Amino acid sequence: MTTTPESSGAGVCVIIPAAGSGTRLGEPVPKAFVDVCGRTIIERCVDNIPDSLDASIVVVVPADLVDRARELLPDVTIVPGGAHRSESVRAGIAAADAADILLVHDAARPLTPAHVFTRVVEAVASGHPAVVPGLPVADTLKQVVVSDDGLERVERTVDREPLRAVQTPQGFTREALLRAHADDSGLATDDAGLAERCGIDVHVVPGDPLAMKVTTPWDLKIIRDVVSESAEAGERR
Ligand SMILES: Nc1ccn([C@@H]2O[C@H](COP(=O)(O)OP(=O)(O)OP(=O)(O)O)[C@@H](O)[C@H]2O)c(=O)n1
Ligand SMILES: C[C@](O)(CO)[C@H](O)COP(=O)(O)O
Repeated sequence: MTTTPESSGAGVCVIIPAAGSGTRLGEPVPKAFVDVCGRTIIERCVDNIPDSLDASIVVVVPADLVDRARELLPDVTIVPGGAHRSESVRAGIAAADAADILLVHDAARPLTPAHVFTRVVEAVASGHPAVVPGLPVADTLKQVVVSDDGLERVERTVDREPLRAVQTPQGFTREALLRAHADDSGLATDDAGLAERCGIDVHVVPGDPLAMKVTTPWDLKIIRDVVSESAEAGERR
């Protein structure tokens, strides 16, 4: 774990869904167990949770990798996940302690800087029930439909100004995350999406490019380059 001067004062538990298979990455092992310059993605992800949060940590992994994960991460709680991300998060919630603030963080964002964690925790601790890190969108966005000839046809250009690409960790009061996941069949691409459906206000704090998600081989190359360049410069990532 890394050290920062900030501390929220509230009990924090970080739940890390890491039970995906990494189909789009196409590596021979599930994504969280892929090596990045000598350490697995899940080890790097746990290492980058700031010590100052004094957080308990629950990592959710594929059922057949529970023993391997316990070898890699002897100090954290490891539980088996489900078929969808939201189900894995619910397995993590069931194993979490009684912390006041719950963060849900993708294993697939292993280089997330400490300041993103502390921003999210501070915003929840200051009274917001659900907080996500997000970045403005850089590309021009087009809404498309598939036309008769099989090509995508642009219907309109979407105003990108109010849009945010959201990252993790996503932070919640305990009550808000339990409410968001109260429906055992609820599925969404992120936890804030489930909270929104319950009418819970979700706020956005600035994210960071280093919190990028490893989804494709290109993302893995970028992460490996960042880690090896940081090592050459004597920085820790
Ligand atoms: N059943 C699942 C699916 C996903 N995840 C986790 O949710 C995060 C975000 O998912 P994603 O990046 O899409 O990972 P995968 O589902 O593994 O990727 P893919 O869709 O390419 O298979 C990852 O840390 C992943 O391990 C999970 O815990 N359980
Ligand atoms: C939770 C998330 O990382 C926020 O950007 C993202 O929604 C995960 O999506 P995926 O389709 O499961 O990769």
